[in-house]
Amino acid sequence: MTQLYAVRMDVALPPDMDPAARDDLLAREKAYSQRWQRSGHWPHIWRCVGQYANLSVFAVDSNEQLHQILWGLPLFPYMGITVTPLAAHPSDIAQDPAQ
Ligand SMILES: O=C(O)CC1=CCC(=O)O1
Repeated sequence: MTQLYAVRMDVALPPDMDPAARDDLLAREKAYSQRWQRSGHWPHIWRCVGQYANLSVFAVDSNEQLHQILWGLPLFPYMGITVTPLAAHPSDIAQDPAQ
């Protein structure tokens, strides 16, 4: 069964990182992220306004799959990651047959 997670990623790159290494890292991050988005396992990614952070939604089969996706992020060593498992809300009209 698919499980949904909200994941917040806060990026902190070293200010003295070599610009070419930084560009390469960010290009690899984008390609990796877009591969998972195309697979359907990373259906949302939003920028947190005014912050070098994103809020994403993952749709995965297990904790282990989410862990592997996050662990494989090229930016993983430079991010703080907060994972929140999601459950259906009883007031969600999309889940309420009376609406
Ligand atoms: O929020 C960011 O810029 C970090 C990131 C995660 C996936 C991606 O493409 O960028």
